[in-house]
Amino acid sequence: MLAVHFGAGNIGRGFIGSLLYQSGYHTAFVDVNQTVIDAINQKKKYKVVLAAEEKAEQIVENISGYNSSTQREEIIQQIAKADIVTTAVGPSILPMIAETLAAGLTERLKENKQPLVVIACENMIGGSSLLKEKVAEKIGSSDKEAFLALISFPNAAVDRIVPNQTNRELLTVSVEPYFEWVVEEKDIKGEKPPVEGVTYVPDLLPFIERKLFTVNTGHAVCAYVGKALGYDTIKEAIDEQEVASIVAGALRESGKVLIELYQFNKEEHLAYIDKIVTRFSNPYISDEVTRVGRGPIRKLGPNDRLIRPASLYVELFNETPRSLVKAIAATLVYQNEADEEAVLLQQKVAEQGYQATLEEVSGLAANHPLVKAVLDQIN
Ligand SMILES: NC(=O)C1=CN([C@@H]2O[C@H](COP(=O)(O)OP(=O)(O)OC[C@H]3O[C@@H](n4cnc5c(N)ncnc54)[C@H](O)[C@@H]3O)[C@@H](O)[C@H]2O)C=CC1
Ligand SMILES: O=P(O)(O)OC[C@H]1O[C@](O)(CO)[C@@H](O)[C@@H]1O
Repeated sequence: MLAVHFGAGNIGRGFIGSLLYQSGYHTAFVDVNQTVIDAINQKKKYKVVLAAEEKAEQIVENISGYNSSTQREEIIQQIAKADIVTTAVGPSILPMIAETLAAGLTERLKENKQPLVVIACENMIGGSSLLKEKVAEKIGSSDKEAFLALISFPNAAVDRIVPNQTNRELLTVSVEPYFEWVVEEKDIKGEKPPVEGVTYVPDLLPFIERKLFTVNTGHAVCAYVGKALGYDTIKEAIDEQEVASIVAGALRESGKVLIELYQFNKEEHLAYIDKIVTRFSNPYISDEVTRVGRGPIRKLGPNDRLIRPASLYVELFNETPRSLVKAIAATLVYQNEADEEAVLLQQKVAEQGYQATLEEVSGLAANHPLVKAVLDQIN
């Protein structure tokens, strides 16, 4: 079986690649990083190390690498015969891989009438749907019918903390032991891909929102509040009482929203929160607040981990969520010269002030109670 996977980075190698190998796939990694592609083709294997006391290791083999900028034709041929396509490139990159993916699918549809599943494994709601929309724009009208009949793009939620890597061996990835990969089954055409470790569910929304508004909300709160208080890593930040209590408060708030929306069992959800917070303080992982806080404009988006739970809280309970407000304020003042979005955010703040910037990036109306609450917090 052949898997084509876009994005041979942390989650690509450390999570998706690992499960694909375990399930018997050959994985053709596609990336723009030539050094990583060369290493994949030279070594033909890499190590995944579990960040836990016993440091168990898995060797991932049966891999090859292609450069998405220079090897378009080869990638098209791989897609034409693939049994699954996956991505872990980041939400903003999905539109950029759509052209090559569309060309590969067009080539495939000439001869290959087997259904194909394409799964975007990104931290966002509707990642595969977005990819489908971008790919569909590039499929010619004569192929549209076959494209719609044979190629499915089920949405997915992926959860495993894979920090930036500092190993001597370039391809080695250190990952937390915990993982969850949930895929929505309802629109899959043909067989569900036999990937070990994937949980298929009829409706993804409760799973992705539970994950995004717990793991990613908690992580983001820890990163931005931690940075504001001078901490460099997530562990240092969560070990500090002030940060821990804002994270706990924010997760109680997003939890209240999730319980109300999806009727989750309260005790089970509180246990889920505790488990997530324990993952943040894994002593075998050093995860920088700047990695977890990367892309603050995206993270202040209307459907992302801070604004959506906060605005739902206002909508459902007619109250402002105090801890989420603190975290949004910390995000709005977040500075990191090495992060393009952080630089752009502060440029906007300098040019138009906090209120207009918050309204622009979050989509909140000027009279939304969150806007005033965040500005009061900053002041
Ligand atoms: N690291 C983590 O713990 C988790 C990350 N995710 C999600 O996975 C996605 C990837 O995140 P990471 O692996 O952490 O980032 P990363 O930066 O380590 O990996 C992204 C990879 O995509 C490659 N890339 C960029 N442009 C490309 C293009 N045009 N074609 C092909 N490859 C391209 C980069 O060179 C890089 O190797 C993101 O959406 C993230 O939210 C989800 C769950 C966990
Ligand atoms: O990958 P993003 O969306 O930039 O956000 C970083 C977050 O994603 C993860 O990398 C994985 O869920 C978390 O470690 C962190 O909360």
